[in-house]
Amino acid sequence: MVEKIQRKMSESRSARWIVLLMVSLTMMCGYFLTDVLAPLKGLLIELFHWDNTDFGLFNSGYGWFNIFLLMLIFGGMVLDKLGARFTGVLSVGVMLVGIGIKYYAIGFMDPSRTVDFWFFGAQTLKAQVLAASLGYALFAVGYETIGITANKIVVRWFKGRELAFALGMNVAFARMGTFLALALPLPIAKAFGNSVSTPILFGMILLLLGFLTFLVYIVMDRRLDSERAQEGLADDERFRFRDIFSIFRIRAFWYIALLCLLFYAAVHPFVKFAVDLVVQKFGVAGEYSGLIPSLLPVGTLVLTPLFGSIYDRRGKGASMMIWGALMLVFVYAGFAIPWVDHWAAAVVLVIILGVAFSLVPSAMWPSVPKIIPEHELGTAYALIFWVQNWGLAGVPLLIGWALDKWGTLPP
Ligand SMILES: C[C@H](N)C(=O)N[C@@H](CCCCN)C(=O)O
Repeated sequence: MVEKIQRKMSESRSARWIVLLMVSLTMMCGYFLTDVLAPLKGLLIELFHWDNTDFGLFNSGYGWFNIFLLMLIFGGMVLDKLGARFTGVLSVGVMLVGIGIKYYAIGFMDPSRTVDFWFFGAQTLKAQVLAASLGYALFAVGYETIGITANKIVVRWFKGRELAFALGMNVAFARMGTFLALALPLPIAKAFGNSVSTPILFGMILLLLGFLTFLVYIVMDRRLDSERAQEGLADDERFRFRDIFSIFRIRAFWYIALLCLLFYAAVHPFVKFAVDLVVQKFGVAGEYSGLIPSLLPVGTLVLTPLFGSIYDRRGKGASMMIWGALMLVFVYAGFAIPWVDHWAAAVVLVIILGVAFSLVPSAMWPSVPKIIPEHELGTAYALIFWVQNWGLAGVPLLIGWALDKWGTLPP
């Protein structure tokens, strides 16, 4: 097999699947770290006296730099200008620094210390919450950028072949990261005497391993480049800043961006508050509360590549996205109706949510290279992620506020 990889990168099936595996593992570690604190909310409340607003503020930190400093869009441009290898290494570096700050805040800062500052009026915040949120904000820049980098890498290696299936597999790795983030942190924290910071440290070590797998990709991608150069196939179209305006002019691009905003704003924040929901509304006991939400990523692990491969063979991406969006409306209606409160209803709703959460991404991500040329793809994915990040940042803040105002948890 190694011989085959060495002979012809561009035509080797094993080479492109190894690339997919290596890059997806790096990205998976980022996904683990993104949600690592979600199951530890109870401990944060118990040990550090965080309230729902603190938790919501921390989660909204995810979008601060990506949205307001436009870091995500710059990330896409760097990707198109300087390439996936450089951008990937940079992303992992940024994630490590960000998560290091968060680790310090949670592990070493005095939870009772507060800071006063001015932001649209005088504000007082817990210093620990603020530092953890800033670390998370920085981490999110690297994490989002590795997401678009992975997409561009998969398109480069799989275009004209089983692209939607490969992107579906890549998303499946992301979901595996989310699943591990829901399942592992609480047992790890408990095994280390209720230490909230140990799961974060565990994630950092995982990310270092993810960096090593990215290095394997770099070696293979360099070889593909030199092979293409020898064959006179080097990419000669270069990204220019004004290309961003040609992306803006594509109407289908805006439809995808809008769906991405609304769909992900409904699903991703759910993961962060889902444990709370099944405890509060569906009366599931504390230690089992992580199980029902963890069905979501598990189902999508199988379904996203499956739907991707259907899309490769049959097309009909737009219909898949519409069906996914309709299912989402049904699921949230179920979550909202007060008398739907049996744990079995929660299981069924989460399973339907899993189908929706597979249908939409499996069609959405491979649809982008159909409307955008490859040398603008990093920027296009970045713009879609940027629009989406408004929802990812705003909705948790809204949920935290609503829970503190009308929820049943003690503040
Ligand atoms: C959260 C992130 N902006 C995002 O939208 N992620 C997608 C795509 C994952 C694949 C990235 N190569 C997701 O479905 O979670």
